Formats: sequence, structure tokens, C-alpha cells
Amino acid sequence: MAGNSFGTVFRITTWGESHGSGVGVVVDGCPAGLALSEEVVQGELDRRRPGQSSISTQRKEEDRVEILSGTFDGVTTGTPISMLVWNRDAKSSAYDALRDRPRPGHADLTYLARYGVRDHRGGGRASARETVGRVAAGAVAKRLLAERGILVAGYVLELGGVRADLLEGLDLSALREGAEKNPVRCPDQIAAAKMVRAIEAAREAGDSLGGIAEIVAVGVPPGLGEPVFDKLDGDLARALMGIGAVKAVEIGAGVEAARMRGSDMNDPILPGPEGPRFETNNAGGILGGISTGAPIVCRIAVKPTPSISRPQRTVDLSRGEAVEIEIKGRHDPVIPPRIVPVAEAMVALVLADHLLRLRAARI
Ligand SMILES: Cc1cc2nc3c(=O)[nH]c(=O)nc-3n(C[C@H](O)[C@H](O)[C@H](O)COP(=O)(O)O)c2cc1C
Ligand SMILES: C=C(O[C@@H]1CC(C(=O)O)=C[C@@H](OP(=O)(O)O)[C@H]1O)C(=O)O
Repeated sequence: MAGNSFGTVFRITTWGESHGSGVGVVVDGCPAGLALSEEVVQGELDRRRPGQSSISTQRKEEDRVEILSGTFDGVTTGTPISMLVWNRDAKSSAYDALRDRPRPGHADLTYLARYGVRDHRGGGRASARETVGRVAAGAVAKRLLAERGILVAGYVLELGGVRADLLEGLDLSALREGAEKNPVRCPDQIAAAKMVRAIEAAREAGDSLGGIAEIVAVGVPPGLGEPVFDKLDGDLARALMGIGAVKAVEIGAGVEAARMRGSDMNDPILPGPEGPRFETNNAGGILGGISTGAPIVCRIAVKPTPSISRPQRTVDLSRGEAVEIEIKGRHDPVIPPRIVPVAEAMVALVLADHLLRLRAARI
């Protein structure tokens, strides 16, 4: 199903809507013999779940996963892995007043433009509820990557204009550990406290804030990717841009590369016991669409949550008149803390796909 599927060898199809019966995913192409349990998938879903803190949406979903197929005795069987999560707390009446009144900044109007019909209860497939399936599939991809010593982790770098000061030399596990200690998922605890205050002030004003998250993959061997169309950086950008609210993706030096000289940008190559290595990592771990072996560093710019409680101008489609709406319901005042596990999942899916493609690339 075009538009609902992702990947070439390690493929996923997500299904379900925010206010339908449930959401889930079918993972196809996962090799047999990989240790996989509901607990492993649940661990990732618990990091994504709504209602975990006062600075996230108050929709209360347990998000308990059921693996319906594709595993036996705790290992994958090589057949499609189907995973399901029921929706239990949709409270659709919050959307009654928005039936013919598309929300500014959300996908209500464009969804209607594409399909001509729309379930007005929530964002449907455009809702972040759909990312349950991606995170469940990402948990499988992460297990596959872990077998090869690859770790994917993310954190919030900036939120509402407050920038984290990350200590040089901290490894990815330490950054991840620091990030999981506070509700904004920022490894800098002082910046995190400021971010929380900024979020509370914005919410008090009926508004929302945006930010930047960084996702890093370490242990990725050199040689993953394709030299022409399905470049690793291209696939990562597509995967990350395909998450709602992401407005820009950077790899390595990113936009800053445009202001650097070649002599600063090029990462010097040094000899090492396990082959050539790089002194710096402006490339973000990718050259010519193929991994270098250095950490893969991606950043995403995340816009402020579109559903805000302040009055906003829109059109009543049944009457063709200008109207003002005030959105009720339960929404995230900021998205970056909640996007981290989703973005990690998308990076893991791309890397798992390319890892399996590498098998076909050489004897
Ligand atoms: C993790 C996550 C949580 C989100 N939470 C909300 C929310 O509570 N309310 C809302 O209006 N949008 C939320 N969004 C954003 C919308 O889903 C997104 O803006 C919408 O799909 C339109 O897509 P676009 O912003 O990429 O154009 C969230 C997005 C993500 C990734
Ligand atoms: C339910 C989740 O987050 C939702 C993401 C979302 C949106 O528009 O993206 C809108 C809100 O949901 P509803 O459709 O009930 O208004 C959030 O609560 C979730 O992530 O599981």
C-alpha cells in the first residue's frame, strides 16, 4: 500500500487511526531466529506512550502490545510480524465542534483534499497515534541492530529557544541516560528545567513551542547505503521527514556546512588498528551515501504543536464562512520529547533495511 509502507528488504506497513479501534504494524522481511518478545517491544512503546508527564497530552493509553504473528518460542520465524495496540481513551466528542472546521497547522484540510472524505475525530492517519506502529517495528529493527553492536539513541537539543550545553566526550549511552531522567528528554539537566518552565508558560498562554532533537547511531559499520538513489543520508532524511511536525533534517554539520570552508569541513583521515578512521565528524558518518563507520548524526527541527487552545481563524466548510475556533481536547504542548522514540525508530528501520541490503551487495 503506497504511502502506508516503508523499507525495501525490512519493510513495514502501519495501519489504524487515532480514533478508530486500534493501531498497529506488519513487519515483513525480518530474518528468522532473532530473539523477540512482547516485553522488548513494550519497552519502546512505554517511552512513546501519551500521558506520561504533565508536559505531554493527557490522553491515557496503556499501549499494551499484542504480537499476533511471526514469532515462536521467543524468536522470529521469518514470517510477517503483526503487532496490535487497542485505542482505549479516544474521547472523540472533543472533535464535534471541529467537524467542518479544519484546524490551522494540522492535516485536516489536506486530508480532505486528497480523499474527499474525512473522519473528523482526531487527526486520523496524520495523528501521532499512528507512530505506535513505527515504534513497535523500530523495536524489532533495534534488536536486529543490537545483534551487530549498533545502538540508536536520541535526545532533545533545543526547545522553545533554550539550548542544551552537551559536555564533549560524553558517550551516547550517557547522553541517553541523562535524557531519560527528565520529562523533556534533554541530557543537560539545567537546560531541561528551563525548558519545562518555558513549556508551562506557553501552555498557560494557550500556545505551543517547537524544538530540535538529535538522533545518533553508533557502531554502524562502514559500507552501509547506496551510492546513487537510495543514499543512506537520503533515506534517513525521508524517514525522519515522514514523521508529523518535522520541518527540517540535518546530517552532521548540516546547514552550517554552507558557511564552512573545505579545509574545515573535510574530516581528516587517520590510520587506526581497525582501518582508517576520522579525526572529526562533520560528515555525520556518511560520505557518498555510504556509512563511514563514524557515528551517524541526524538532527530534526520540530514545529510547535498545531492544536493550541488560543482562538484561531479558519473556515466553516459547510457555510464557506470565516470563523474562530478554540480547540479543546488533549494535546502535547510540545512535540520534541515525544518525538525522540519515534525518530529513533525511523533511524533504526533505515539502518536495518540497509544492513540487510549489504548482504546482497557483495560475496
Ligand atoms: C510524537 C508526536 C506528537 C504529536 N502530538 C500532537 C498533538 O497532541 N496535537 C496536535 O495537534 N499535533 C500533534 N502532533 C503533530 C501532528 O501530528 C502533525 O502536525 C500533523 O500530522 C500534520 O503534519 P505536519 O505537521 O508534518 O504538516 C504530534 C506529532 C508527533 C510526532
Ligand atoms: C494519542 C496520541 O497523541 C495524540 C497526537 C495527536 C496528533 O494530532 O498528532 C493528537 C492528540 O490525540 P487525539 O487524536 O486524541 O486528539 C494526542 O493525544 C498518541 O501519541 O498516542
